[in-house]
Order: sequence, then C-alpha cells, then structure tokens
Amino acid sequence: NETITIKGKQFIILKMIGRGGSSKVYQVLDHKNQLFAVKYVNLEEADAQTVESYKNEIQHLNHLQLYSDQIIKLYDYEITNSYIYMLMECGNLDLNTWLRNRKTVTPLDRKFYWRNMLEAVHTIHSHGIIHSDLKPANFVLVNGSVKLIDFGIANTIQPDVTSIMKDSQVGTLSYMPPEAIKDTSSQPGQSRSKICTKGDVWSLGCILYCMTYGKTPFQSITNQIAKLHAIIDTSHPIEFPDISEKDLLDVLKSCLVRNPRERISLKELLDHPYLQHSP
Ligand SMILES: CN1CCC(Oc2ccc(-c3[nH]nc4cccc(OCC5CCCCC5)c34)cc2)CC1
Repeated sequence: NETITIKGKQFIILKMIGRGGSSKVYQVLDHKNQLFAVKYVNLEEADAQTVESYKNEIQHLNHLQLYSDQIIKLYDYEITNSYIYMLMECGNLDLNTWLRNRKTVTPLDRKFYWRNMLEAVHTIHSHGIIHSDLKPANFVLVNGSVKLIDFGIANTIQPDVTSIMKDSQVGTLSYMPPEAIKDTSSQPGQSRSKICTKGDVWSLGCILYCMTYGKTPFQSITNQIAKLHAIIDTSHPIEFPDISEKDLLDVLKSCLVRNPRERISLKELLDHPYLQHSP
C-alpha cells in the first residue's frame, strides 16, 4: 500500500475520496488504525495567487477549529513549494451524495442537519468569511452530524473533466444567489465580489429546499442560461408545495427572497421557531 508522510508521521492510503485538477483527497489510516482524510494539493502548476489562497484557507480553517464542532477538524498540515498536505477529520459521506441517494429526508434529520449547517456558516461569517459558493458537496456527514469542509477561499483548481469531481458539484449554478448573477460591481475578469452574507443564506435555503422537496428550486430548468434568468427573474415564481411543517415552509420562503436586503439573516434563522422545538 502507498503511504503518505506528514510531519514525520506515516499514513497508509486506503482509497481516493475525490479529486480536482491538482488536488486529491484520500482516506488514510495512521499507525493506530485511526481513520483520517488527507487533502493533497500539487503546487507545481499553481501561480502565487493560488498558493496564497490555499495558505489563507488553511490559516482560517486552523483558527476556526476552536469555535465550532461543525467545522471539519484540521489536525496538521505540511506546506512546501511543491505540495500541501492537510490531515483532516474523515467523514462518512458528503451531503451531495447523501441527498442523491436518499431523496427523502426525515424531518428530524433535516432539522438537525439544518442546525449544523447554520452553526458552521454563522461561525465563518462571524470571522469575516463569506463562502459565496455553498452547495451540498461542501458539507460532510461525520458520525451523524454535518460539518463544513471548506470556506470557498482556496481557488477550486479547475478539475479535469475526467476527474470524479462531478461529485463535488464544481460549477453548479443551482445554489447561486440572484445578486451574484446580477453583480454588476465586479469588472469583467475580476473574481465576483463576495458581496454579502445574505448570498450564503440563499444557497443554504436551496440546500434546505432540496432536503424538503427532493430537488433544487430551479432544477427543472436544464438550460443553464434559462436557469440563470429564472434565478434573477422576480416574475418567475419559486414553487413551495404545501407541507405540514409550517415553520419549515416559512424558513424556505424567507431564505429564497431574491432581494438580499429583504432576505432573512443568518442570526434570524438561528432564532427561527423552526429550530426552537423538535418535530
Ligand atoms: C462519492 N463518494 C465520495 C467519498 C465518500 O464521501 C466522502 C467521504 C469523506 C469526505 C471527507 N471527509 N473529510 C474531508 C476533508 C476534506 C475533503 C473531503 O471530501 C472532499 C470531496 C470528496 C468528493 C465528494 C465531495 C467532497 C472530506 C468527503 C466525502 C462517499 C461518497
């Protein structure tokens, strides 16, 4: 078996969990047969800005460990000029795969996972980080609770189409907030400005919508351009089929408000009646 050495500790590679263009995630075992995830990034092709973005993500991930259990654990890391190794907590399943396999979600699971996701995103927001590309693949199930695995800071290195990154939903528009599409403030070529925390609320709302109705709000629109138009078109009503959990229905309708100023805030979501009592 192949091994990886990080800060002098040897790990046996069990399998590859996922991969991007120059990043790979492995499931590994240490000498005590403890399971970990190792994220490997090849920096040989990376430009200075990309290297900087990875170092920035690691610093934040390292710091935010202290603030919430809903942030994936980072145990150690090794950065050289040619590669990065990150030794992390290993989950059982990413939320995207879990949602795809389990179309129906129990009200209890949904509420518990929603609470976890809100706590994770509230934590990064309170430290000035806006993810701006939240989707189910950014969350992983670890022993029954949901944890955030990245902050959207490191450049998602363009995956080669052959990679199994399809699991990681790179480039999906289904969770994109209207203001990001209409964002006229960013010059062409500049990365879209992460305008405000309300964008992450919209994306979280799309994830909860999927956990409620088994599909994302605009999933039926397969043409990507038509989908973008529908997301920003206030005359295109988002359907909210009636459900018994009226508090959940209210959360969904409050998150999926196209005007970010009128959209509910993360703080209000944490205080919402939907989370105050178990179903
Ligand atoms: C399709 N198949 C995949 C393996 C397995 O799911 C996962 C197991 C562990 C994990 C993970 N844990 N800690 C992790 C720390 C960092 C990154 C991680 O994933 C990255 C990327 C992997 C591909 C899916 C999107 C997330 C991490 C994540 C998915 C079963 C389903």
